[in-house]
Amino acid sequence: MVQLSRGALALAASILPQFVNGAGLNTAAVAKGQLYFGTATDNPELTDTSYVTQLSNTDDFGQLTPGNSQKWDTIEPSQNTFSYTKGDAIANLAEANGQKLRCHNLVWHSQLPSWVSSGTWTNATLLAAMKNHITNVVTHYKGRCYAWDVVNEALNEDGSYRESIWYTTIGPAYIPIAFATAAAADPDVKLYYNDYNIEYSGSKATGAQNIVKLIQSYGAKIDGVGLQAHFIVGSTPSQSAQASTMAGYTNLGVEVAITELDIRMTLPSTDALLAQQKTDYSNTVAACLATKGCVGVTIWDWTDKYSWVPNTFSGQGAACPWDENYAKKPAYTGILTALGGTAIATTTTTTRSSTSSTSTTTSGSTATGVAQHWAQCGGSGWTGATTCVSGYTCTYFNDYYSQCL
Ligand SMILES: O[C@@H]1[C@@H](O)[C@H](O[C@@H]2CO[C@@H](O[C@@H]3CO[C@@H](O)[C@H](O)[C@H]3O)[C@H](O)[C@H]2O)OC[C@H]1O
Repeated sequence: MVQLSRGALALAASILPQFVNGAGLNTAAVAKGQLYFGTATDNPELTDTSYVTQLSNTDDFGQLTPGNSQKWDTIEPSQNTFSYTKGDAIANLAEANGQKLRCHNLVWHSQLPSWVSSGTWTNATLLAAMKNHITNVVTHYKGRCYAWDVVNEALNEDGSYRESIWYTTIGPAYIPIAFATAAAADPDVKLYYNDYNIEYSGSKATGAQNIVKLIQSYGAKIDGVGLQAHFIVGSTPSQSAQASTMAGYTNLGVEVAITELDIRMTLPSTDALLAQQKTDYSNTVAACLATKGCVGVTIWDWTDKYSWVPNTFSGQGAACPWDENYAKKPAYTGILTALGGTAIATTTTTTRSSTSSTSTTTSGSTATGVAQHWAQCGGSGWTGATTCVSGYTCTYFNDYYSQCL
């Protein structure tokens, strides 16, 4: 039998965590010093026992995010009436599994009940309603969330403020006030600004940096920036571009996290698209790993069966690391190897095309945003006003999303 010296054992111990044999995504991420690898989930899926078994597998998932059940329209559907049943179901599951909870979200322009979005407000009355909501919700979940996405998607593509009801009624101060209110209700929870298209440099990323500075200038607490990372296969920013953008935030003294990662494709999927998706997932996870202050990665559900993508982006899908039959795709191996884990056999099953929603297109002329990524057509909801850079068309998906394609 070979005897290892104490020095050799110490060397082996220092090397071993770099390469995690047989580990899942969360185990590998934690071995690399991250806090978690996690996934979003939603209440309707929790009746599927096979789904819940994998969702609860802490080798792969050390963190859950409720995809819908903590949004304003679910929690406060009428003024001052709070309903926590759905949010609690996911919080309880995470707790029972020993998984962290990212709480999502407090102030957003979308998924608002009509009493908010169509109410008649003054600065004072809307501020009071916003503070009441934040205080109630954050107090209810006090001590249970790792982080709250306090303000979601406050920016237009050019880095200016989105003309949401919050901005048009209260002005930019709604942002620091929201953060200060959340901090008062739970001083220990991490408070995040969360947005999309802030994963690569440009006006919108600069806008997100300015939001961090704005909150700090008010003397309010902000702990992190959430990079949603709803990407497209083959158009995902490079690892170095993502890492350098993340550093732009961490240099301001906040942490970052990838909060809603999925990488969609035009269906049907092919072996070539799945191979590119593997590379894109790998680069994104590697960027987080390479960034001091990037605490973890959350995918926006783990299986194509329950992904939001086909319902939102007509003709697109196959965005998750597991397919509709819960088989691991090449993307899974891409993530795992980026995290230092051992490659495993995966499926390359292609995904049927989706016809779940209709899309209409409109062309524009004055450009904002990055062509291959999302653009907001008309800001808060569709107005048909937006425009894309030459060669791209503004495509309407639904009242929440539109994109230059
Ligand atoms: O009919 C609605 C349905 O459209 C809604 O879909 C959800 C929309 O939000 C999705 O999450 C967001 C995706 O990207 C970022 O913009 C946000 O930060 C996320 O919150 C969610 O996954 C979809 O299920 O769900 C409710 C239905 O009534």
